[in-house]
Amino acid sequence: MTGPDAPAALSATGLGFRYRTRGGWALRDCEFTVPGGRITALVGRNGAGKSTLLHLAGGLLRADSGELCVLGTAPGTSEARARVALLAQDKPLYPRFTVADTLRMGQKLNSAWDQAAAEQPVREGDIPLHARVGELSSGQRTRVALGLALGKRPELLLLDEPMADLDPVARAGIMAGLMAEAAERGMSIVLSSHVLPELEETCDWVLVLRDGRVELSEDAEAVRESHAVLTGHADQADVLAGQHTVVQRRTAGRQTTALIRQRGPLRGDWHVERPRLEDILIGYLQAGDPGHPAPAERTEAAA
Ligand SMILES: Nc1ncnc2c1ncn2[C@@H]1O[C@H](COP(=O)(O)OP(=O)(O)OP(=O)(O)O)[C@@H](O)[C@H]1O
Repeated sequence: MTGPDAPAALSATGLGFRYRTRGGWALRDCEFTVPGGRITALVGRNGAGKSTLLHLAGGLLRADSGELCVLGTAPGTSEARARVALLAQDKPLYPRFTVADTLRMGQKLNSAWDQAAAEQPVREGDIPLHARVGELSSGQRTRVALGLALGKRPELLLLDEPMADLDPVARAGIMAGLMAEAAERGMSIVLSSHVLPELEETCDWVLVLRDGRVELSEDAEAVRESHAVLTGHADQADVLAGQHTVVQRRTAGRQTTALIRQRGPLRGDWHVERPRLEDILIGYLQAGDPGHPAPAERTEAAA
């Protein structure tokens, strides 16, 4: 189901998770809603909690606090497993199986199996169905794992850095296929990736994690429209924080450059540029980094 009444693809309230083997929280106090039918960029620095969130959504882990819903239901239930597919970073596949065996296994495990959808990424990669999985390259295995995920005809597809081992032509082809599938069937996609330029063109929702907390969960266009890069005399920079959210600020000599989330009319003599989504996301990722200190006057972490 798509449209305003469609359940959220993902929604979290007070969501927290910690791995038993270590003390700290991998996710903490996460509150967000990702509407259905969106292609979401899940972004964050290494260790921010992206894989953990996707594993929780895929039902491989259970929340320690709060709640996470996928398509309006609890992750890991039989209903959720039928409607949600997760392509994990490590792509667990049986190396001794052939590609055909692997897809047959998918068919046995899923009542609503679509063999043509499963074979599509495999055929597009010219991978013989009789090839053994253990003899495939890493990028070819990604195609098989993607085939397994798509054969389920999922309503929500969770992709954990799926493109990392694909060549640029394959990446572009697979992304185009996924976007067509999403547009045609209203499938929701949550895609974690560090390749920000690719996300710019494909995603219409952004979910940014930092240190296990949600920094931003918002429509990509709204994020683009509400942010600005200002360049001007450093004297006038101090007042910015009182008027707007300063995501990042750098001063070199007498000149200040600031990425802000604009909260109203802009006062002062500033050169204003509308940044690309990629630059805004980099600003959020760098804020708080020792090499790119967050401005002392930054008043809010997120909208
Ligand atoms: N199996 C595990 N056991 C213990 N701690 C873990 C485990 N997996 C992840 N963590 C920890 O949980 C935190 C979040 O890790 P996670 O893998 O979710 O981050 P990520 O955003 O996906 O990172 P990356 O971009 O490097 O893939 C990190 O501090 C990490 O060290």
